Amino acid sequence: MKVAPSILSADFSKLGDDLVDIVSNGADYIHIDMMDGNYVPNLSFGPMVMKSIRHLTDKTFDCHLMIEEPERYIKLVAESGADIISVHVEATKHIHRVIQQIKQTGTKAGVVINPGTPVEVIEAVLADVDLVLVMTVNPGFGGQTFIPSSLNKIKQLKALREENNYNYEIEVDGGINEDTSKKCLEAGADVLVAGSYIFSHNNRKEAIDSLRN
Ligand SMILES: O=C(CO)[C@H](O)[C@H](O)COP(=O)(O)O
Ligand SMILES: [Fe+2]
Repeated sequence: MKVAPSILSADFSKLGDDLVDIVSNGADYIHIDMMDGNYVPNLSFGPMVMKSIRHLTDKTFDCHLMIEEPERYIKLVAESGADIISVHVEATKHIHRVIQQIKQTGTKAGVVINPGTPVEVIEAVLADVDLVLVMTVNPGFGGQTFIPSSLNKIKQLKALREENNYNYEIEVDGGINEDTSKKCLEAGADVLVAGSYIFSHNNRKEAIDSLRN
């Protein structure tokens, strides 16, 4: 399994230092949350910020777009250094087209579902994606509490992957800590996103390792 620290919880006044720190302490992916203040009731940062830290590491930049009509920004996000671009199924009328668009940029494509969205909504695109991100909180903010009903969706996605020989990784995002990470791993998650849990620990290596174990 992989750990993807979310830099949403980093100290933005020293973002580069925090990035280098989590890389040296065992991060597999770097999770980058872009929020537009429209799809979610919060604003974070955009492609320019990601581009400015791209040279600091060659780790996978796992970009989570919380943006209405993400099709408007795929090219820019890809050109700014993303390795994986994930879009919310709820944020576009044309999920299949957006996934095609992401792949055309040479970037891996992910689809995201909110806690209130069932797996069935994305079944038709599961063959086309490299990653499925199951939100385990409602998107928009770090530091929220894990929603347990997400665990069944992880199991369902794992079973569908086995039945159909699909290739996606199953990623979980929101409220991940030492306790909830275990439940997600047992259910079948491959990638754990964690923001506040990792960045609030003085010993980041210990925090990342505790999610792995
Ligand atoms: O997508 C997100 C918020 O919408 C973040 O990736 C997520 O919330 C991480 O924060 P935490 O681990 O503190 O819950
Ligand atoms: Fe995220």
